Amino acid sequence: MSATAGLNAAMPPGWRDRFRAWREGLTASPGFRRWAARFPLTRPFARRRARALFDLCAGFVYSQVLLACVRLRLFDLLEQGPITEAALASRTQLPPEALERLLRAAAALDLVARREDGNWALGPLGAAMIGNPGIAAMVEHHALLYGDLADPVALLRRPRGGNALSGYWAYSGAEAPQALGRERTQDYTALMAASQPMVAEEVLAAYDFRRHRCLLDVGGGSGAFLAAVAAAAPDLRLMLFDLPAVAEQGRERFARLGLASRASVHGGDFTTDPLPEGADLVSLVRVLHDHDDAVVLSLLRRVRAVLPKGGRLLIAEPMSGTPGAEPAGDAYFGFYLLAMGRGRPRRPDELQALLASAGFASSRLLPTHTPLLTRVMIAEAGAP
Ligand SMILES: C[S@@+](CC[C@H](N)C(=O)[O-])C[C@H]1O[C@@H](n2cnc3c(N)ncnc32)[C@H](O)[C@@H]1O
Repeated sequence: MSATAGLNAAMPPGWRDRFRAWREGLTASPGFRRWAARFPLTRPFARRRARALFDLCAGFVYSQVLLACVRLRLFDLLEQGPITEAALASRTQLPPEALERLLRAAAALDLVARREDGNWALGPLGAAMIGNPGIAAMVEHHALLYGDLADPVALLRRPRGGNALSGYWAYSGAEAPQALGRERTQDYTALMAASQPMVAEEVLAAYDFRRHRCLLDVGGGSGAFLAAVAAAAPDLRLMLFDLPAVAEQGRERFARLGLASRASVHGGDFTTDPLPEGADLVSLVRVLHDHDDAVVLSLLRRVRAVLPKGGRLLIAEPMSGTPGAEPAGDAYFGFYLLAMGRGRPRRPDELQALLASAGFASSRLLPTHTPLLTRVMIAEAGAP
């Protein structure tokens, strides 16, 4: 916690706003900024603020440097071990000067690192992408969002939908999502399956699924989450519900993994079709934030209706207002879902209010290792 954040927390509520107004008033004054940048005690704060503002202005360039690295498979090349610049130039087919420029940019962003012998190696952030194809897949599909955000004011002004990202997430705004063919659902389903291991790892560390008999994963994609839970809870029966074209891919995954005898697969539209009964735990993983409140409330009511007494609902998704990850919720997901055309990131208390309206008896957050990636909430169905 920074010194000013600590001071903020210790103040009575009315004073907090007055203090902030006084502080931002000072910061807005060019004379004060010049003084603060020179005065030894305020210099570190002034520098940090200047850097934060610069990063905000330049963030889109950093993202495109990362995209270039991903498209050129730079991290895969460096994973084999340190490599000379000449070898990298031949593997990436970039002119040497352009490669040098990219490598220097990527090094400044901690994605790669130049070793003392002059060879290039993975940097700390590039190394974190290894073995995690979901991140590279996310970076690639951001090209659509990048296009949609080119004129952010126009995006805010025009009616929702009709963007590149809404076309990618074909169910968003579709009149009859259950009629979508595989050609419209397979790209997002592959992206979700590629990024699911990071989410499943967080959820499995937060909750013990072995206490349940049967898990129904609603909006469960091609079953990647259920497959991960199946490995951790060998006696658990599995039920998958998703749009027919997506659920079909789940059926194929379960057959491939030898899980067919433990799993049943149900294709349908969760806004209109009944959910299958029989599970004592239902999960909604990265589902609710894709939908507006009315759809979420009706879906939660349907889930509540199929749960027995003592049954539970597990919600896993990134949430708004996550301490230490505030920009991920309201800035990233807020604008991502705006471009997608439906949904919004919700604070835990907003989800809890919807759960209470849907008839759930109680709900609570479980701690996760990386709340930026996902938070986990458990709701108790209570008596039917
Ligand atoms: C963001 S994806 C999450 C997939 C999976 N739970 C995961 O975390 O990897 C949302 C899922 O909800 C499904 N979905 C969206 N609208 C639906 C609807 N009306 N009925 C059934 N499934 C739906 C999509 O097909 C997709 O698989």
